[in-house]
Amino acid sequence: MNILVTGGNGQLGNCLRNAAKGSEDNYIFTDVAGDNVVRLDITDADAVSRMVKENDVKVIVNCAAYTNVDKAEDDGELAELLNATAVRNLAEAIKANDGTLIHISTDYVFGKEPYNVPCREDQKGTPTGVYGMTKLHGEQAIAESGCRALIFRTAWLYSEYGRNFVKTMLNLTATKPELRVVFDQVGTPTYAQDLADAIFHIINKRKMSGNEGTYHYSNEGVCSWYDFTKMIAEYSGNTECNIQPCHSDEFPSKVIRPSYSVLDKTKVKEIFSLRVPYWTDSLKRCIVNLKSE
Ligand SMILES: NC(=O)C1=CN([C@@H]2O[C@H](COP(=O)(O)OP(=O)(O)OC[C@H]3O[C@@H](n4cnc5c(N)ncnc54)[C@H](OP(=O)(O)O)[C@@H]3O)[C@@H](O)[C@H]2O)C=CC1
Ligand SMILES: Cc1cn([C@H]2C[C@H](O)[C@@H](COP(=O)(O)OP(=O)(O)O[C@H]3O[C@@H](C)C(=O)[C@@H](O)[C@H]3O)O2)c(=O)[nH]c1=O
Repeated sequence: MNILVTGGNGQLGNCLRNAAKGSEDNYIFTDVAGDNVVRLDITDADAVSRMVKENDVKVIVNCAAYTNVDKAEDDGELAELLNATAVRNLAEAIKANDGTLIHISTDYVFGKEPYNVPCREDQKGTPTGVYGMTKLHGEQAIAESGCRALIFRTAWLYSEYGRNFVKTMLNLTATKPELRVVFDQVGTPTYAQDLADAIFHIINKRKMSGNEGTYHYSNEGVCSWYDFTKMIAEYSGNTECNIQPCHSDEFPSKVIRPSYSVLDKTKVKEIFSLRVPYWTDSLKRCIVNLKSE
């Protein structure tokens, strides 16, 4: 089977490349630029449609997106183009070739209404910022297209690749005597390799058919960005930095982020028989890998 991966040079794209090593399927890794990928700009509807037809693609895994949450506040048009319009291109192209779209969305589709129980898949999206709103529009574009699709909402992704919170905090806790990190935004980190392994498992075992719909996938457990930072510092041995909790309004940012966006993973675990690692166990694995680079 031919499987097209978009955003192949991003965090999740790279982790999917690791997961798919040795697969009997033909994975085509694409991105808008960079080495080791076939060039594909997902905002170009004709190019997407040609790529799908000429390679008889039966599954698209869309790992491409506009992911700069702060910048999106001033760059709404481009965020909408990538996170919604381009998603429609992918949905229409895969529908025309009778395939399935696996799309990645975010916990930031939630948050305006303050919850204190983990968010379920059928809960109404109430984004607090432009990024979350454009990602919600992407989900809606898929529904409107009528293509076969599985949408995985995930949260707080980190990995050995690209820019992410773990790498930022490894650097800051090693170089700053003191750090203030918000403790009033609560969610769950996700090691991108765990999500990539889960997606690979679903494709490899051909579990897409009959299981179309929306799923939540993060690591297990709950923490604030402050707790996350404390564990990053502890596991990396950066014990000199004095890490203090602060409120969101003490950390300058244009965007209002969700105060609570923990995802309920009951559905994904039941349907696909997945075992989801606890967040600190995965964090330890990633830091070991980063330290051995
Ligand atoms: N990062 C996170 O914390 C979270 C991410 N998600 C979602 O998970 C998915 C994967 O995220 P992640 O791996 O972190 O994303 P990254 O930002 O690491 O990767 C996205 C990739 O998409 C590429 N891209 C940008 N524009 C285009 C385009 N026009 N055509 C094709 N590719 C393009 C980027 O290239 P370039 O770098 O050159 O722009 C980059 O390589 C996304 O859908 C994201 O919304 C969900 C929850 C949390
Ligand atoms: C660096 C730093 C950040 N923070 C805060 C800012 C913010 O509220 C929180 C997280 O910062 P970030 O900018 O890394 O987070 P952010 O880019 O908002 O991360 C989000 O990315 C998108 C793509 C998603 O889909 C989400 O699931 C989520 O992972 O930590 C501090 O309080 N102190 C600090 O020193």
